[in-house]
Order: sequence, then structure tokens, then C-alpha cells
Amino acid sequence: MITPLSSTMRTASGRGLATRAFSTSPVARLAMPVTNAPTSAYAKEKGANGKYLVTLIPGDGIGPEVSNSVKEIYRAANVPIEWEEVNVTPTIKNGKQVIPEESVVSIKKNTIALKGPLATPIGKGHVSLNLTLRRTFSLFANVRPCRSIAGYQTPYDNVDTVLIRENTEGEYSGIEHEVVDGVVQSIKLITLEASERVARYAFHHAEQNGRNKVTAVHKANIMKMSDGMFLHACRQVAKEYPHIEYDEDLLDRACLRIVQDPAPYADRVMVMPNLYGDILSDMCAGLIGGLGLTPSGNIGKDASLFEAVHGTAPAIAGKDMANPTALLLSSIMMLRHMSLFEHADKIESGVFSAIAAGERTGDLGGDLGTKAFTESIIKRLGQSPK
Ligand SMILES: NC(=O)C1=CN([C@@H]2O[C@H](COP(=O)(O)OP(=O)(O)OC[C@H]3O[C@@H](n4cnc5c(N)ncnc54)[C@H](O)[C@@H]3O)[C@@H](O)[C@H]2O)C=CC1
Ligand SMILES: O=C(O)CCC(=O)C(=O)O
Ligand SMILES: [Mg+2]
Repeated sequence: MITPLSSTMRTASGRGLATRAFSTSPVARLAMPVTNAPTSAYAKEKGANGKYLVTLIPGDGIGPEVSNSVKEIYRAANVPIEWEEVNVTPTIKNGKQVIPEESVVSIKKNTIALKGPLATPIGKGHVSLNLTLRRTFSLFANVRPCRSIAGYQTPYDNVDTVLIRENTEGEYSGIEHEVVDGVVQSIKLITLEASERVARYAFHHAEQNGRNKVTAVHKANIMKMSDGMFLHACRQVAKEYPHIEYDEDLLDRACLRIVQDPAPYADRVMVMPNLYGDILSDMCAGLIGGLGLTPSGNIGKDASLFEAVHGTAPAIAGKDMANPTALLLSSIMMLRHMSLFEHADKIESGVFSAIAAGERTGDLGGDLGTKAFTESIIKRLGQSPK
């Protein structure tokens, strides 16, 4: 773990908050084996039926429709996976909202899960179950790749970004309170440990995936202490990877640069605090055709959970209109995580062939429903896109 050499206690901005001044001076490094190995590889054995057991959370809104599409395509492609379907609708335990124990047990046991989107009420109501799952299993890195799809025309045909979002704290800590009437405080919690962990994962991911640069995206000009510490962790970890270039960019400037010309971002991995990754990943999705196309993986040491970047899309839910591509590509990330490369390639070529052949759902300007599009992928499994 990285430890600041000097830190002092002081009171910030006269508001009575005890905060710790963070030093940006060089720091000492102590060995921390827990985060030295960024993640554990998938190490489960097949069951007696010759299949791996994987937890499936179908989700809300369009979730069940896109999950069904994945299940049908997997059946057709003979993927050796048996789904263990669980429900994560929260229940009340000792006055607290908790996710059902069976879902926690299932993910712990299987160490791998695929999840459809889960709705979060705005304002009052239960906390985000998506965030609860990420925190419960310490899924500290949210990997969000976004790549132009051959044959689907957008203003750019060369988008190839990889965002790695800190996934357990930051602006998503959910620590909020009303100080006095009309004054609400929301705390952005940044820890050195979580920052170091995600930074190390970003460098590891770059190394494993042939990207030669890591860019930390931040607002340390404004959030000098919190984002300052995030950057500090990134700079320290960068020293362990001298063969990978490291630089930093302000969030607003990065948004401008990416939408003006995404090409230079194809050489690198971007790593950032939680909220920035949430926003930037939707923005990148917009460059390639929308949220129907972008996958993600929530990576932890003891479990990993794969899901689309998108939400429940309530306006089109239950209408056979959803694009299953994003969840399908997330499941392909999952298959590669499980070393099921042949199945991943077969399904990936099927979906890209279908889109390239003009077979598309409404979000991409096509007239196919979720089910018809699923059929058209099944017909093309293993075919190269023309
Ligand atoms: N990881 C998760 O489970 C996430 C959950 N949510 C939750 O989802 C709910 C709805 O959120 P929104 O902000 O409306 O975002 P959204 O991602 O559900 O929808 C945004 C826009 O993209 C479209 N869209 C999204 N996925 C699509 C797909 N597969 N095919 C075709 N069109 C698609 C929608 O129709 C809508 O126009 C909220 O309760 C939110 O909290 C939002 C994002 C992620
Ligand atoms: O948990 C939610 O409802 C929203 C999460 C989200 O927007 C995301 O993970 O991208
Ligand atoms: Mg989001």
C-alpha cells in the first residue's frame, strides 16, 4: 500500500470538518499483497454435467428480454454454462434494506455473474442495487470498453476507448446528510487504498491488452485533496510500470478531446474516480451508436460481475424493442474472463456479422425486434462480418 510520508490534521474551510491535509510529496511504498495481484483468475471446475455454473440476475425493465436473448444465443452456440438465476429485489432485515441472501451466496460460490440492468428510484427509495452488488463483492474496477462497430456508420469509425472506473467509493459513497434546513452535504470519499487498487488494475489491464499508455482523468484543479490523492496513487503505481507511458488529463478537457477526435485514445486505458467513469462511458457510447452497444465488467479479487453500461430503458421495456448487443458483448467479456475463447469468438462474430449485414434493432435505425435480431445472430454464429 502507498503511504503518504507527511500528513497533518487540520480543519477545512471553517465548516468544522476535520480533514487530513494530503501531501503530494514522494511517498514510501510498503508491500501490500492483497492488491499486488489485481484480480484472481477464474478457477472454477465444470460440474458433473460438463458445465460451469454462472449466476444470472435478469434485471428490471428491458433486463429480462436482453437476458433471454443471451440465454438463447448461448444455447445455440453450445456454451458450457448453466445459469443459476437469482433475484436481487431487496428485503427488509433489522429495519435495513438488504439484497436476498441467496443471491449473495450464489455469486460467492460461482465467483462469476451476468446481470441485466436494475432500476434505482430517483430521490427517495432504496439505494442502488447495482452499487450494492459492486460494494458487497468489492468489485473495485469497472472496465468499460467502447469500440466502433464495423458496418454501422457514425461520425467516427475509429472509436476504441477503454475506461476503468473506480467502482466502490468516490461520489457514489452515498454519504449524504442535511446539515441544517436547506443545506445538504454529500461526501465524496476517496481512499488511498481504493485509488491504488484501481490504478494498479488499470496498468495491469493496459499491459495485458497491448495498450501502451494510462491516462488518469481527474479534476484535481478543483478537488485538490480527493482527486489529488487519486492522482498521487496513480503516479506511484506508474513507477512500477516504466514500460507504460503515464499522463493525466482534466475530465472536461478529456470530454472535449474525445468527441472532437477519439482516434488518439485507442492506444491507452483511462482510469478515473467513480462518477467521471459513469458519465464518460455514456458519452463514449454516444460516439458509436448508443447504449445498446456498450459492455462492461465489474472486476474484483474474489468475484466478477458483467453487465451492460445501460439501464432499464423503461420507455421500451416489454415491447420487444431492446438491443441485446450490450449485454451480449458483456457476456463475451465474461467468457474471455473464463478462458472460453472459442465460444466468445463464435458469438462475437455472429453479432458483428448481423449488424454489418444491416440486421438491426430500432435504436440503430433498424426494424428488428429483440427476438428477430437474436434469431439473426444465431444464424450467423461463427461467420466473419462481410
Ligand atoms: N447498471 C445498471 O443496472 C444501470 C441502471 N440504471 C437505471 O436504469 C434506469 C433507467 O435509466 P436511464 O437514465 O433512463 O438510462 P438507460 O440506459 O436505461 O436509457 C437511456 C437511453 O438509452 C436507451 N437504451 C438503453 N439501453 C438500450 C438498449 N439495450 N436498447 C435500446 N435502447 C437502449 C433508452 O431507451 C434511453 O433512450 C434508472 O433507474 C437507472 O438508475 C442506469 C444505468 C445503469
Ligand atoms: O445504479 C444505478 O441505478 C445507475 C448506475 C449507473 O449509471 C452505471 O453504473 O453506469
Ligand atoms: Mg451510468
